[in-house]
Amino acid sequence: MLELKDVYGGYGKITILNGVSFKIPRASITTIIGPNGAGKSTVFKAIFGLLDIHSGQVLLDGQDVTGCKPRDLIGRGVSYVPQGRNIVPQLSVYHNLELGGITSKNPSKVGERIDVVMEQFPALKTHRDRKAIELSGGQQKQLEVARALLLDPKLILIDEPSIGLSPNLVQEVFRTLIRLRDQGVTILMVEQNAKAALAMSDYGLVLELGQTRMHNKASELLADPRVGRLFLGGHIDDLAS
Ligand SMILES: Nc1ncnc2c1ncn2[C@@H]1O[C@H](COP(=O)(O)OP(=O)(O)OP(=O)(O)O)[C@@H](O)[C@H]1O
Repeated sequence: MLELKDVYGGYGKITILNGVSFKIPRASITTIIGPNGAGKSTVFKAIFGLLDIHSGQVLLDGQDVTGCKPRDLIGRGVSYVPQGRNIVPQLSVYHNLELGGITSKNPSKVGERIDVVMEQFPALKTHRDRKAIELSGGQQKQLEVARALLLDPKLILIDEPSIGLSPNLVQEVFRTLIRLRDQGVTILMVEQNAKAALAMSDYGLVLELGQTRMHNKASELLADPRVGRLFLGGHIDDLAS
């Protein structure tokens, strides 16, 4: 459903992506791993229309969306959950969800959609009138994911969903993503917590120096000694030694 074809791009004249290519199928979870600064978050920006793409293509369901604006991409069913806390802490859970529907083409239907989404997140339903800041870290992350679901996306780009969460809460967030995948949503995720993320993913993608270095089933990447080296701070090419 999503394909990047030899994408080069960066910030102004600085090139960060040096040939990123991959295809991901519908209703799957793919995790992008790689060292700090490899360009993982930049790949999301390239997909979501937030980067200067110098060459290459981004295809969504076979249609060229290279350089489309975020608003167009939202309209085509793409949701982006950037790194960090993206909720408004002093607003209630319900009002944070309402913000997710702000670009809806059917504003009158946003209330109904909030009800549908809230059914999937019992903790959010329980705390619907509490301020977002009063939720636990895991619940706040669930609120971000729930808000991304407001427009019924087919593709979710989620950057470091486990950051700052305890292992139990990480598993809770991962279970949420698996449930969405099972409902037909396609998920592309960036994670530092690489082993745990690959363990719950269908596919994995290793990015290094702005290039796709490996792309395989997640189980195969987990068993690959080169990936082990990367986790320990080495480089893919070290395997040759
Ligand atoms: N807005 C920006 N302007 C200029 N350079 C940027 C900008 N954002 C990121 N970069 C640079 O792009 C490179 C890749 O950054 P990116 O955030 O994509 O890496 P990453 O693989 O996600 O890293 P991390 O794992 O540390 O989050 C880095 O060298 C970074 O300094």
